[in-house]
Amino acid sequence: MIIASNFKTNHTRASARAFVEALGAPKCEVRVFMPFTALDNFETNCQIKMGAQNFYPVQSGSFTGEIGAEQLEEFGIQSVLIGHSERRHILQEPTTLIRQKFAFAVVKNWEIVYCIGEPKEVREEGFEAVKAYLETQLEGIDMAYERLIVAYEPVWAIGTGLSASVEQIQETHQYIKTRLSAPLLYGGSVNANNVASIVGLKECDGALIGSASWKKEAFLEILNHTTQGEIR
Ligand SMILES: O=C[C@H](O)COP(=O)(O)O
Repeated sequence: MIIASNFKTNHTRASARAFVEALGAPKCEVRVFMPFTALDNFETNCQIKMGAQNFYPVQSGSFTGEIGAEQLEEFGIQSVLIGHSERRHILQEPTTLIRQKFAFAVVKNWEIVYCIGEPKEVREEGFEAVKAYLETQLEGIDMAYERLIVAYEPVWAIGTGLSASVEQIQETHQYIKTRLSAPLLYGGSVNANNVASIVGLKECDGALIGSASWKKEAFLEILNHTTQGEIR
């Protein structure tokens, strides 16, 4: 079971440190994707890994405003988010760059949390359209990469307070599981009230959580509701 917090554009260096220190020894695997400015050499329980929300696929170089492998490696960062919908849709990150990032992270042997998910208009077209859309996001991706984790995050459920139903998550996860054997997370308005029913699904290996995870007390409550407690 993997429970991940994506801080997005939240937290300072001080509040991020307080958050990490509050985690203690969780019963499941935890990832914290924090802003670059809050990265540090944290001493944590081995089940807790710090991750990067983004990177530019170079070791170092002349890419003003970007962060490369050299900067992440200084903090021992080995888990990266790729393909998050906010980068695909708000930052207009092109598919070619997403694939380059993926290939680069594979060469670095980093853990990859690769995000896929359909927008509302595609969901409204029906499940065949959802499957076809997800296929386009899996194209060019090495689904056999051994350090791959996939996060299914329907765009319409992100930050809206309206999670996909367990039936929708189950149906979609069942389909994705026919395409890959990597651990599969769900993301999109997960909170302390719904996390147990979502991660309790047979096809769900954990959750990638945004807004409901930003306060340390709230994240600890989510971890408490994640009763399976097995460690992958
Ligand atoms: O990375 C996390 C997802 O974007 C979910 O965000 P959310 O929990 O605020 O809906």
